[in-house]
Amino acid sequence: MSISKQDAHAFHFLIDMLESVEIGLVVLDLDYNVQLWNGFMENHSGMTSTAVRDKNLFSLFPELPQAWLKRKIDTVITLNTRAFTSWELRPYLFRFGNSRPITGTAPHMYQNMTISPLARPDGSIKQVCLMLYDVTDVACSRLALEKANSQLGLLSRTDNLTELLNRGAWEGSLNDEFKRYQRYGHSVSLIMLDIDNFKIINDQYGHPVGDDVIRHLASLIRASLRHTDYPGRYGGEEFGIILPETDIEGARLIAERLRQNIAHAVVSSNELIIRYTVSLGVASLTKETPHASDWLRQADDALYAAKHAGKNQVVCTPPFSAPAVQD
Ligand SMILES: Nc1nc2c(ncn2[C@@H]2O[C@H](COP(=O)(O)OP(=O)(O)OP(=O)(O)O)[C@@H](O)[C@H]2O)c(=O)[nH]1
Repeated sequence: MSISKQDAHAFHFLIDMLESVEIGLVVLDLDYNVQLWNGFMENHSGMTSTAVRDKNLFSLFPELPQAWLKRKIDTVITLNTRAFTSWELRPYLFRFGNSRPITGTAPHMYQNMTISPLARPDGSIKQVCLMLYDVTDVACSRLALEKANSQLGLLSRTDNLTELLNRGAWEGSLNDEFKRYQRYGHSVSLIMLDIDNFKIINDQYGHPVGDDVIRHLASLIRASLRHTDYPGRYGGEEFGIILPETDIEGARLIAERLRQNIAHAVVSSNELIIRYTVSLGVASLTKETPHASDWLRQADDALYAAKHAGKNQVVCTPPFSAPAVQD
């Protein structure tokens, strides 16, 4: 069979394109030996096509996911159909460096891959072609978007001043815990606390110092709790703490310990040393509480009872008759 000059030209173009196309092309035989390795693969792997020709792909790249890739290739051959894998499932097949100028900070090239069966004129499949697409730009923008969305989600749930849950997010947790109690009946308690005479602190020292006191209280609350508890800033100088798996006695102990820690703490702000106290109301959830808002009201009522009784103290509902703790 003779090849015309025209055919020879077309063939030359094809080879040229194969070498310069921005897609990785690898042809493997049925024993996974490399039959073709284009310019893209040479550039990114640092291995020339002569060096890899007829060599087993898995000997050349022992880090490849051998069992997975063999299974994929074998399915392509058996079913005579294409297979596709996305960077979202497997970020890359070959660990190539990232050469993109804009997304140059990505640790590696993200790749999509298609495996195609290569049929002979008689229809038999004796080779497959792996086509690797560099999708680093797409992957990086998607990952950046997901990160920004999750940061936005977090921000929308966080109180600016204290970095605790904001009121909306905290009330969401309160409703969730209420529903959990209705379903499983495990003990759960709520503490509402409020800084005593905070208006005086603000008026005497100014708003920024008041803010420092609020921040101080938030970090003290955070440090005193288990990470399964939910502290939140309910309003100005009022905070709420949901304590899952905690009965009224446990909650009273936690509230009392918090009260004492706060009463003994000092805040240094603007070259001032400030002491402050808090009043706390504690309410444990009972079967008689019809709604999460009633639970909140009970804790709030207890808080105001503590304020009424002289501040810097804990009041529980239902009342818990433990001996008063001395400072
Ligand atoms: N610095 C600062 N002050 C706040 C903030 N939110 C609310 N406040 C102030 O907190 C004060 C609350 O005053 P009151 O409700 O009278 O309460 P209180 O002075 O603590 O009195 P008791 O609760 O009865 O002990 C007001 O002066 C508010 O302006 C805030 O984010 N930062």
